[in-house]
Amino acid sequence: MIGKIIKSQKEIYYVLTELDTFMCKARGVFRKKNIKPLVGDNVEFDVTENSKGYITKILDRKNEIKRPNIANIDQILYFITIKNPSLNLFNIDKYLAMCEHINIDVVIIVSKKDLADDKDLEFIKMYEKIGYKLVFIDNYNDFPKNEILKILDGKTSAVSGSSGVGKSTFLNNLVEDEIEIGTISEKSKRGKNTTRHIEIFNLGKNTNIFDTPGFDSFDIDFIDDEKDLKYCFKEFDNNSCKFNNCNHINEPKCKVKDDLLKGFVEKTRYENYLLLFEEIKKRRQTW
Ligand SMILES: Nc1nc2c(ncn2[C@@H]2O[C@H](COP(=O)(O)OP(=O)(O)OP(=O)(O)O)[C@@H](O)[C@H]2O)c(=O)[nH]1
Ligand SMILES: [Zn+2]
Repeated sequence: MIGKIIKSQKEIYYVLTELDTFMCKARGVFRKKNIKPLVGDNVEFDVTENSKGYITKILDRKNEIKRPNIANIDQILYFITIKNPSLNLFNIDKYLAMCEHINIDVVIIVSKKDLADDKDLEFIKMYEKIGYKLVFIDNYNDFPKNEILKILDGKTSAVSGSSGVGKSTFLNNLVEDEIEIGTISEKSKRGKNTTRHIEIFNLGKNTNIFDTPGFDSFDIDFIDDEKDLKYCFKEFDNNSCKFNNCNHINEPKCKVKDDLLKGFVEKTRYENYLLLFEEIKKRRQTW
């Protein structure tokens, strides 16, 4: 049979088919080859008894994300907040760059809009100008369910973003299943996230949404060479500088720096580009 892994817990993989969800183990051959089935994988499996089975083959992956380790994503719903937790533009630009690098579409969900000033909400719209889709939500009083369902339709999406940005509350608004919701203060006391495992919710034929653990920041181990970073900033015009290998830092007659002066490239974006560039370079040099 063929199905999709929608959840994994302690070496048990929950495989969803049109008939049922099967609890499967992976054949030892995967361990020998050092391959681990991932949530999101489409797999072939043999049924052994009632709703149980063994995974025999992992079908080709469209893509794979390392942290959280999931496969076959069409788009990421990336949650950010202006307040509680407060906005961190560096983390946002780093995350967006990663998504560009591995070629996954991102929809930015601006969560807890009820806590934000109009000025800040206006500022964050710069990401719309860059070309990202932005959806503003208030999980309790203004949840644009139809707009969200339209965005999710027919795709496998992953929810991501720092701890406490409202991902579980959002998923609760979308699916009937109970998802544990914690408060930020409780969580920081315990020093870990409430979302403990990775799971997919099926919202209808071919429409799936992952729930992934929150994280605050992560290392850029996905871009090996800082010279590739410029292609991960959507708004950079990489073809109009004097030097065609221009990194837009100290080179003369640079179109990107020109655009920065003209306000076509946002100052914070350019500054974060420089910081990331240095971070990747340092990493590469210390290897
Ligand atoms: N004011 C406001 N509070 C919200 C909103 N959405 C969620 N919250 C609150 O924010 C806190 C964190 O929400 P969660 O949904 O648990 O956040 P999370 O992103 O799933 O957190 P992790 O599981 O740690 O990744 C809870 O106390 C929620 O009640 C919102 O739109 N507005
Ligand atoms: Zn340049």
